[in-house]
Amino acid sequence: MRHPNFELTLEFAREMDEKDPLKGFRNQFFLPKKKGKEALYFCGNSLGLQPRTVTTYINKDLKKWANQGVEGHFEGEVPWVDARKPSKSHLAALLGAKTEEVVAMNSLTVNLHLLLVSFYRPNGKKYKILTESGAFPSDQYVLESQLKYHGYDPEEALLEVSPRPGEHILRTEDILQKICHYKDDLALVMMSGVQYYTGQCFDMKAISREAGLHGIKVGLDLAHAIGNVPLSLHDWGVDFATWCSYKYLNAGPGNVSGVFVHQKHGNDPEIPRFAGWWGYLEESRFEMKKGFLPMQGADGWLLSNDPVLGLGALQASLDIFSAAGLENIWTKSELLTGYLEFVIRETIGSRDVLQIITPSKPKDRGCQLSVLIPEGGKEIVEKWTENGVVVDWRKPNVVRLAPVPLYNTFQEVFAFSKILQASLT
Ligand SMILES: Cc1ncc(COP(=O)(O)O)c(C=O)c1O
Ligand SMILES: Nc1c(O)cccc1C(=O)C[C@H](N)C(=O)O
Repeated sequence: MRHPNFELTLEFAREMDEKDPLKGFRNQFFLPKKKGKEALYFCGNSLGLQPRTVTTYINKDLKKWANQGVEGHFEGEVPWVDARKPSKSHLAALLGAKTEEVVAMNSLTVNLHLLLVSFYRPNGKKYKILTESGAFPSDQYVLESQLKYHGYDPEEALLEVSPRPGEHILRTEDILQKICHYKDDLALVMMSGVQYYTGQCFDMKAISREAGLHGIKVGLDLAHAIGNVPLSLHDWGVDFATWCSYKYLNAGPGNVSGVFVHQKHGNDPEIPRFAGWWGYLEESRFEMKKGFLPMQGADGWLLSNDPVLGLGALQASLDIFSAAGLENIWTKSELLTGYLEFVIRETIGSRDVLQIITPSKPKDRGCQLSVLIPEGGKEIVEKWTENGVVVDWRKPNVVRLAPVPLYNTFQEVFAFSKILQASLT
């Protein structure tokens, strides 16, 4: 699609939907209703919608379980011992990784801890961790507890990069400067890919490069980035990453996370790790021998056997991503989010009521826009909710809206403009 001059009219929104190469994909999802009407669901940043095919994918394994019992582990089109394997190439494409660098497993916070066991290796004076201020609480607790576990005081050992006074987003130059300034103290830089509160997409390439120059490990929490923005983890030299599958990956509440371990580490059996039988060399896993020998690549970090039913739901969604094509998704995302930004700005006009804090440049964001609501302004958002808009509120004062390219439309964004307009009068 050509980048158009946006117009705040229904005709324009209709035309954009008509030209949208992804227009057929909306019907592949269940669309939630509010008060009997299709909701304006702008909350894929928190929980992605359910692909209609999920039950078919899960039912295959439920049937197999019913008919074959334990033999399902080794029989059938995809024996359960291999259940994670079909997702690998899809996840690798989304992450810009090699297939052996990724594996679906566990949940996000658990994976963060496991990866820090391997990659947070304080050494003498180099023991500090740098992160963004206001990181998602689970990440803060992980870093805090890991530091304490190693005998450090988080107050002293956990450094944060903050926005400049009066600003909301981080400047890349400030992140790089801080890494360089503390190069002799830092063991790890641990950041989000896309920040959950502001929607800012960090310059992961520049951060990895700067940290790499000083021998500092880099880890990423990609909860809000995977399936939302293009990623090139391998080429950027990111050491490790983890994500969740229930936001833009539409795999369902609490479903399986995954890890990326860069090839430069994946084949090093000496890297310390908390091991389990599923990470053991699969050819001889069932010989039940003493002495852990890891599989090559990210699979060597597996602990437990694969969550088959959850992986079925994940695969249903990954197949939709493949059919849609990542380039189409990124192109539409930029247009649709740009349209939402335009619609909000046009509707607000010169009124000093709401402020979009997410960066305006497409390269600095995905499809989430975070809108700062002034004190007492929560009523505005309540009016949206009463009128069928699904968004989420994050304390202290931000509402997040995410028009997701796979299932949201330009006409929905236009419909939101009417609700926004009414909420401001
Ligand atoms: C950025 C980020 N990190 C971590 C988490 C925690 O994920 P989980 O509960 O799956 O461990 C979430 C979401 O809940 C998140 O958005
Ligand atoms: N998993 C959630 C839940 O059970 C209740 C409320 C929120 C969540 C979330 O996943 C939140 C999400 N990570 C966020 O960015 O806010």
